[in-house]
Amino acid sequence: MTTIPFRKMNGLGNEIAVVDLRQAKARPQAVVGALSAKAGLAFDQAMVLLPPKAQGTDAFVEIYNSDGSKAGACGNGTRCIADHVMAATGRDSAVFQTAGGLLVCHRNEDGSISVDMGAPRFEWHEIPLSERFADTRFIEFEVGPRGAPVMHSPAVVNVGNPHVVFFVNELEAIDLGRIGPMIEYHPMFPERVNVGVAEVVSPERLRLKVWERGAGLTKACGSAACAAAVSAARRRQTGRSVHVELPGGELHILWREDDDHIVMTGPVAHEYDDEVELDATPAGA
Ligand SMILES: N[C@@H](CCC[C@H](N)C(=O)O)C(=O)O
Repeated sequence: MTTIPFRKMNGLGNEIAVVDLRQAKARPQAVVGALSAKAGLAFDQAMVLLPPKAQGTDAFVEIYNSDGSKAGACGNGTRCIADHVMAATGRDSAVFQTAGGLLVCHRNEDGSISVDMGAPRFEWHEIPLSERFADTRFIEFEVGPRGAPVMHSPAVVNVGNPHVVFFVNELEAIDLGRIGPMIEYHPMFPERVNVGVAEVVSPERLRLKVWERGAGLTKACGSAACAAAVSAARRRQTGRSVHVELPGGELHILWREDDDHIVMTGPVAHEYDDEVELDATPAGA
């Protein structure tokens, strides 16, 4: 039996389990399985820190959804692991490597954490979509009865993970818990998709709710906030600096002009530390 400590955190109510395997030898999948089986623990994503593979980075990170699938990015989870590493090192910055690239994080004077989420990708095959679209600001896709679609012409973008964003006039009118899973598994999205529904409040403010691939309805999703902000700016509905209101709270998203990178800023909360028991054979044994 191996005991693995974990830290339960959240970013705006997006439930995050942080597992630091930089010293402990265990298979990430086995730990995520044990977290899923643990009574009383509900998480949207598990962020697994592994020994760094590149100089100047604090860890190599794998991200798992609650259904066990892997994700390429998790904005709220990245702020949580940044807080975890900064608390241990006493620094006010942290750098992580994922399969998708580097995530550079720093703590601001007000305690919030900013993450450079990298540059968005817009080509249809980069999302990926199963059909070619030249203009991914508005794709031909609708949800609801023919002739009277509930939502249509969404934007799509990859911000380390795939997102579709529908813009609507009235957020409350959309039952995302009902239509989210149909869109997540629609054949248009061969790797499934995170589904955002956004309402533009002003050129500096969006409201957003999210059905997450592999996790369902969540109180917040950092990468979806980035996806919605970039999509709204591309459609000329907002500027490049916006506040995004989610059911769990607010994020600030800046899509920088000079290097095209997206910077997400928001809070984190540390809830408690606990551990899980593994029967599995340690990695490398
Ligand atoms: N909650 C996350 C996004 C998590 C990954 C997503 N469900 C996926 O499968 O791509 C965030 O804050 O970005």
